[in-house]
Amino acid sequence: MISAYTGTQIREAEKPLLDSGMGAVLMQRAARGMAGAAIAELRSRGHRLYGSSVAVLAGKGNNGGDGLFAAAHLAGRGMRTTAVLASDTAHPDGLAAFRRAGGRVVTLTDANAGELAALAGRADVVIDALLGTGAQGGLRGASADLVSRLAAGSHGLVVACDVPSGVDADTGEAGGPVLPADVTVTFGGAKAGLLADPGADFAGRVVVVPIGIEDALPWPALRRLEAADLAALLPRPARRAHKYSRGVLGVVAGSPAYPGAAVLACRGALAAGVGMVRYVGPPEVADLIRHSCPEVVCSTGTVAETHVQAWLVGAGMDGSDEDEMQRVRDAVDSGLPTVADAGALPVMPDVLAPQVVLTPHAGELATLLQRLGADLDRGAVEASTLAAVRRAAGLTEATVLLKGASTLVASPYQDFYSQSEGTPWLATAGSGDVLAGIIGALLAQVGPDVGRFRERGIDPDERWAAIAAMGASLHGHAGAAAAAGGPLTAGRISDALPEVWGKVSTLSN
Ligand SMILES: NC(=O)C1=CN([C@@H]2O[C@H](COP(=O)(O)OP(=O)(O)OC[C@H]3O[C@@H](n4cnc5c(N)ncnc54)[C@H](OP(=O)(O)O)[C@@H]3O)[C@@H](O)[C@H]2O)[C@@H](O)CC1
Ligand SMILES: [K+]
Repeated sequence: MISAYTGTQIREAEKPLLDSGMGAVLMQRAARGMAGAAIAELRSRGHRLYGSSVAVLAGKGNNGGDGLFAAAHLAGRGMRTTAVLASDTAHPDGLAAFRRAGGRVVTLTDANAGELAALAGRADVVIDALLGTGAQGGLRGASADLVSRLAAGSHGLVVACDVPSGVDADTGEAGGPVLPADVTVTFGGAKAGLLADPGADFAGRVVVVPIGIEDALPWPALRRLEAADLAALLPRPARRAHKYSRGVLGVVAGSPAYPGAAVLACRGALAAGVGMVRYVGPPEVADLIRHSCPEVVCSTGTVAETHVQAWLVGAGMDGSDEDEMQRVRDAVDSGLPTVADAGALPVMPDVLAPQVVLTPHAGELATLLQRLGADLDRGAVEASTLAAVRRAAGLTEATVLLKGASTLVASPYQDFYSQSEGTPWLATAGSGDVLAGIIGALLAQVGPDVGRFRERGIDPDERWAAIAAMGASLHGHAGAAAAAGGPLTAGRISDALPEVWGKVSTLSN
């Protein structure tokens, strides 16, 4: 499990060490770690260190200090180094070390931003050390101008120091231009803003450098399940399991206009190991399901008559069939774990419960929040995904999963997960229906199994968020495997899932 923290949490963990005079030691650890990561990245790209060039963009705070010390290390390894100071002041010890190592220093002004952007663009490595956890808002003035020009032109490898400058370490919001990094080297613990969009768009690969504060870190602000967590959390049938003991998922989905969504949801659920899928809904949708997935038991009955452990509602529903909408409401009212997607979202009661997992995309989340009185449009959700999903979970008291390049999950008790195993090819019609199917299948199988989660450091009350994150992770792994670098259709996500499941569930912890 990857744990991520807010800048404030990291600073609080640093404070006792800073108070005891260890600040310079922490900075040296950070700088050495960053220099090492830059060297490893350069070598992996086939560059020789000696004679390669590095430009460090250094702000006036400790982030700039880290960058200057790291560049001094790189100068010591034979690299040609230039520091672009963003203001007249710079970290004094960092600047002194940089000068001693033979680095060249230039100072950014309003007049020379274009010239210095061109200079930095010619370097083999750019270290972005303008702003870190002490930033208030995004880049401004000449620094913003420099970064805009650099981002727009050609440039070498970009290594961000702690966070890409201008990305809020707590939220992932970007308050101005940001230089996209190839690698972000972050200190003491990953920052939550690196795992939430749009921050994750700019972070590239995230490398965590331990600096000695790790034991003082609090409960993380955000977590990411890794393959070993899936291995521990995924169900395995007992020797004497039968289809009912393995979990039955009820599906209320599809419509005459969108019957395929119900098929894809059922296929996702079947691929995710559920013992049985029961479909209740219109006969024309049931006919297609019977044809495409003969394993599914179809009926036109009511929710009360249908014995299941969890429900999936909403995929492919357009609100036109009142019987279907009643089934949606009844499923949610049943108190059973329920994943609610697409067409179910507009008819959800305002206040729900943690075992209800809502799975909106950004536009649907904006609509949901507007219905609950928040003044947010789709753009505002996309600009601030973590805040939006937090707000939605707080207002609805449900578990909320926001689909995206980084899929975020928030529990109503404010536990957060971010999963990003997928591929942009997953942005295809029907992909969300498969995800709902996978989550529904997991709810039916592991929802009641409190112990499984406790053993993995997950509060039993928070397990619904963890289950949604498991679903997002499996969906991402299966999508990446099925795409294999090329285009993908939604049905292939379910086809790839059993093999992906098999691989991750045999990993040792
Ligand atoms: N403490 C330690 O020993 C360790 C710290 N570490 C490192 O320190 C980093 C945090 O350092 P930090 O606290 O100095 O803040 P930082 O992010 O460099 O920038 C703040 C400065 O910039 C300014 N400023 C603010 N916003 C601005 C804006 N929008 N546009 C322009 N300027 C703006 C603001 O000045 P002000 O405006 O307040 O005068 C302030 O001076 C952290 O990310 C990690 O890299 C690690 O080495 C581990 C050991
Ligand atoms: K930075």
